[in-house]
Amino acid sequence: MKLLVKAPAKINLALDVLHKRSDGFHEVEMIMTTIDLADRVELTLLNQDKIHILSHNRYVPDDQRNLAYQAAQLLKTRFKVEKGVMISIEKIIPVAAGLAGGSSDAAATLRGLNKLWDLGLTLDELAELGSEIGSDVSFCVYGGTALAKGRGEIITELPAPPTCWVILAKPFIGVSTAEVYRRLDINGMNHPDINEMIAAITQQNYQEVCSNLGNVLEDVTLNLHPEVAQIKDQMKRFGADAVLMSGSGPTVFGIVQHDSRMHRIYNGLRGFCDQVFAVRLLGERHTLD
Ligand SMILES: C[C@@](CO)(OP(=O)(O)O)[C@H](O)COP(=O)(O)OP(=O)(O)OC[C@H]1O[C@@H](n2ccc(N)nc2=O)[C@H](O)[C@@H]1O
Ligand SMILES: Nc1ncnc2c1ncn2[C@@H]1O[C@H](COP(=O)(O)OP(=O)(O)O)[C@@H](O)[C@H]1O
Repeated sequence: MKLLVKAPAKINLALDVLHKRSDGFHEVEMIMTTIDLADRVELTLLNQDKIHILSHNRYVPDDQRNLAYQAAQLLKTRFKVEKGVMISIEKIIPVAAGLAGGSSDAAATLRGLNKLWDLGLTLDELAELGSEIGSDVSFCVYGGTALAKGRGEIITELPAPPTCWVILAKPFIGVSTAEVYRRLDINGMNHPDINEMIAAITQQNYQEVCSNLGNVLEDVTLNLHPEVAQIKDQMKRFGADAVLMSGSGPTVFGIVQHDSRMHRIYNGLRGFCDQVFAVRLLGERHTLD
């Protein structure tokens, strides 16, 4: 038996950090939304009690360090599953890019194995398990659009933002999330207004979504990698309505509503960046079918 599960990337429309916690993590408030750029996770049922992983990508570990492997291992031990699985990941989402590719592969594995191993868990239960793997995994279990609090694992569903194109541009560098949080100056931040962003989304006000994009991690990564600022400037020059770095970066996204502008930005940035994509937002949450 085989199952193909889509694992979409996320962008952070707003990312605020409130303070550093005693456990070393940061208390965050983020507005996250999934986009139509996805890895494909293929799960094949094995009768031996084993987890095999194939990643076909030299930047993605093909052993127990892979977050999808960790998701399978977690379900296996927690629910004493005696069956096994072969996990094959077709990697489309850029790695270490601020797009939660690894977290989404883990979340897709949780959703898929719930079915393949017949575990009967709810999305809420899968999301809670996901938080043991990484801070972004709970959001990725649900997908759609949400407010994420705590260290990222407390999820409140939001409506889909107004329809738009998202152009993603990743420079030729990868960024360590831990290092970006470590370098954050808690007292020197320009906080985005999370409530204004929630209101803009709820009222389907595209202009206000554009005005309220904000990410406190952006300055940290911009200081480390000036090419991220250059990409932001270019996107604006080619006509993006608003531009922001996603998560800890280094991927920059720009949003537009008109097809012609999307083409202009996409064509303008290709060749200048490592990878460029033009995609739609994914409005809907995942369901357990
Ligand atoms: C910044 C964000 C924004 O969505 O995403 P990415 O840029 O990684 O995609 C997330 O907060 C990242 O989530 P995720 O990548 O799952 O983080 P984890 O694996 O749990 O943690 C990696 C490291 O980041 C730091 N970390 C993470 C989350 C958090 N709320 N506070 C932190 O300080 C910790 O140092 C931790 O060791
Ligand atoms: N399935 C996976 N896909 C991508 N990276 C993975 C995966 N499993 C583990 N990793 C590790 O996690 C790191 C960050 O991965 P990723 O999720 O792509 O970035 P980000 O945290 O910036 O969103 C990678 O450098 C890689 O070593």
